[in-house]
Amino acid sequence: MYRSEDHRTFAAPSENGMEAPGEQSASDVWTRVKRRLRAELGEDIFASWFGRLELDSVIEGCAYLTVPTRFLKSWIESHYADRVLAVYRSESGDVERVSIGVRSTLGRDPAAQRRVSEAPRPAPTASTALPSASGELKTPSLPAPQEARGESGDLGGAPLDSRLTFESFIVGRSNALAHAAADRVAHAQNGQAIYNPLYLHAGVGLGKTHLLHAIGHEVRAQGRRVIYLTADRFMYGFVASLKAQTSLAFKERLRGIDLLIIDDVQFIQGKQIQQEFGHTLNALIDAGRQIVIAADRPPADLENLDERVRSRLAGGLVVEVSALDEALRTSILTTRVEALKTIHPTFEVGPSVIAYVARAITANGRDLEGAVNRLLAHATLTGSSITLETAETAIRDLVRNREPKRVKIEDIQKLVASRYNVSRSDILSERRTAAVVRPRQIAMYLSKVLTLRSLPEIGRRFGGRDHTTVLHAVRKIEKALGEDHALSDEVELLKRMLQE
Ligand SMILES: Nc1ncnc2c1ncn2[C@@H]1O[C@H](COP(=O)(O)OP(=O)(O)OP(=O)(O)O)[C@@H](O)[C@H]1O
Repeated sequence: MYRSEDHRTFAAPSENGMEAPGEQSASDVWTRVKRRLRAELGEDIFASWFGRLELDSVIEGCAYLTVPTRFLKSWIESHYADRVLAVYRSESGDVERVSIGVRSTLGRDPAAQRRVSEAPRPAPTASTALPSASGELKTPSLPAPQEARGESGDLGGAPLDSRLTFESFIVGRSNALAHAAADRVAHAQNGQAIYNPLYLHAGVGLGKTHLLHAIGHEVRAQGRRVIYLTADRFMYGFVASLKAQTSLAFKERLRGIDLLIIDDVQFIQGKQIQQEFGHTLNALIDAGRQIVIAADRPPADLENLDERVRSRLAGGLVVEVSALDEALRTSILTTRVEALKTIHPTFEVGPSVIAYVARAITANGRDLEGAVNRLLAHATLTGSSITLETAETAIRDLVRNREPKRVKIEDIQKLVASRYNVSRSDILSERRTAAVVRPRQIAMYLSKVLTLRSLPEIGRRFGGRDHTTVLHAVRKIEKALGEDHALSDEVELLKRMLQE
């Protein structure tokens, strides 16, 4: 299939460490890169995958690009990383690496984003108070330039966000165990490793990252050495150490630390990197160093990772943070409103509005934060107090966004066509070459599982085919999914893309 597991290597084997070009020329280069990508890949593919890719900055030979969602990031990284880097390098001799991060809505200024980790929580102003539809409010994983010179920079460590502490973490039924485990690890006697590794997993926005940062702050405050890495940074650090041909392996260099925290471990990909990850885990655990890991799924479901690594990850304490219950959502909202009141004394949100928001927004902590920001924006922009009606209007899009998206057959056909480099009319045509048959069957299968359309209706929408043809396609793909992991991953990604 079109997978390229081992292509997370964004660094080119170049020696060029030249300074970044100026703002103007960096954006000129970026315009040319996009133009070439569009010409090479075609309008459909470009629009599907690169339309929302933006240049953030070029620093010390690395082009930092951003996309609005994690999914898009992981898709581009796993399918197009080499292509993007090659095009970039052909347009600019100054760029030797490409890094893709998830965009924050805290502001586009990367310097401002980096400062978030040092500055107290910024008061949401009208411009910062309106998160994106996804509610994404996190800082992207872009390295701070000053880090590149420090010890953690050598290892690619990411800064800790000063807002994410134990004090600001609210404990409730769904996260009590995770909180207790995090607290024990952070306050371990003589820094002795316990529950090694501590593995936290949860769905989006339920506070994993918050707990990881809280542990990091606490342990650092005790004067111990902490490295916080996202999966991206782990991979980047590894690639960089390979590139620099340092005599010491990455794991050896990490040995000097007391606590290693790795976030979003589900994104670790590539055989060599996985192996290094496994070696790193073994080396650190054997040396009695504490490891804390977070992921969006339990260790057994990390299909990308080798069985031995999965079992090592599961060998400490595995704790799930479940969906935030209503009482917890209410506390998070109340606390957040109280915090904002210290900056905006006139900001009043009554208990009935809090209760309404806590019931309406059930998905995750990020959306709760987004909801409070919207209420504040509403209050400050209109100067009126928050009633149930205004609250309903202010958070409408957050509530609506959570309803499952209705997927259209036409969109399925377009996406599948662009993914497999055929045209939509090929999919609808009578052509029976393998290059068209498989994508057509996948598109039919997706139409069956993602829409409520009947088999005859799907047949009609696929160039007037009979319902038995659709049934045959659905069965065939179902069978193939059970046997072919690569296909199953591919189809899963297509599903997520369509539903995003
Ligand atoms: N119990 C909590 N108390 C206070 N804030 C919380 C709590 N749970 C989540 N949040 C807030 O919700 C937002 C999302 O949390 P966080 O980034 O930690 O989620 P996550 O589980 O790492 O999600 P993702 O997998 O998407 O990164 C953050 O602003 C966080 O501070």
